[in-house]
Amino acid sequence: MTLLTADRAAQAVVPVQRRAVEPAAVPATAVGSAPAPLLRVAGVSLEYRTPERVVRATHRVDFDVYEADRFVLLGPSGCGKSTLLKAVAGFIAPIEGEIVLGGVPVREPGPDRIVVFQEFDQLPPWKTVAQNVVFPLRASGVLGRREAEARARHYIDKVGLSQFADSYPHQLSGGMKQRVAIARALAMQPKILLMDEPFAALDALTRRKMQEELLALWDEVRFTLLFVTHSIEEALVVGNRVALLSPHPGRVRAEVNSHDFDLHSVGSSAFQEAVQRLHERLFESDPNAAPGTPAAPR
Ligand SMILES: Nc1ncnc2c1ncn2[C@@H]1O[C@H](COP(=O)(O)OP(=O)(O)OP(=O)(O)O)[C@@H](O)[C@H]1O
Repeated sequence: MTLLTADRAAQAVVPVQRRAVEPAAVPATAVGSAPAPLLRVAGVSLEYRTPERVVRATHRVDFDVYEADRFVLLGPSGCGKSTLLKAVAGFIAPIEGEIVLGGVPVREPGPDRIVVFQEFDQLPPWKTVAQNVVFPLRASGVLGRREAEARARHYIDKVGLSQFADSYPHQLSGGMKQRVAIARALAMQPKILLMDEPFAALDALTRRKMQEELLALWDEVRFTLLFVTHSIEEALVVGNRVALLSPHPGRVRAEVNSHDFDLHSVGSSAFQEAVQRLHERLFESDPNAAPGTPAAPR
């Protein structure tokens, strides 16, 4: 990958109001053509209702994800990133707007959307690595036993865990458990892989290695990824497109084209300049914010 120059990095941050006339974020498959988005999130507001109060998590969020995109939702804690991911997964229904995947409105969870979470305990501890990967393939009726085992072996190999196929989760490190979760998700061959801060609980070195491995996997498999993080650096490295969300309730402030960055870019001045710009863009005060809406990280 080539590096963005400082000028290009500067141009990459485009206010969302101008997106219609000046699209900045280039989808992985959209260069030179205009395919239909795989995932369309249009005017989506999400709320939590309890007997005491209503919490609006996101307000009229719009973004499109194209096939083979690595699309990142970036924003401060509490801006509604996880809630958006849950809505795409079908666990929460929008109170306005719609979410459409492959031309079909999302109304409930389905095997075409698999979520990888941050927590290391997402694997049933009584199943081996291989059984963990096979289980959803069998339970959802996607494949018969032999085919499921063969596909599980294939993806366990892809994440470098063939030697550990018969190990149990408690015998694995945090990074290895996340690899199993990724293998299990990819084995389902979902239309879109949803990742909610999957590396946030790992130490810095392991986190970096996992980012590298995820990009290598993407190079090989070309899956479509919707990835949530509050780390600007991680967003620029993992994503080819990044949506910046405002503080609570989340709205899309801008989209950024980040496809020229990877882990080798991290020390470069263009990368650091892009980080600085995103930081300013994320935390500048929002002219559209409701009175009293915080404009700084909590
Ligand atoms: N189950 C719930 N009931 C009520 N409010 C909730 C619930 N889950 C989240 N919220 C609220 O919705 C808003 C968005 O939360 P969400 O977890 O989506 O944010 P986030 O951007 O993912 O934050 P973080 O980066 O800290 O995980 C927050 O104000 C949060 O307090």
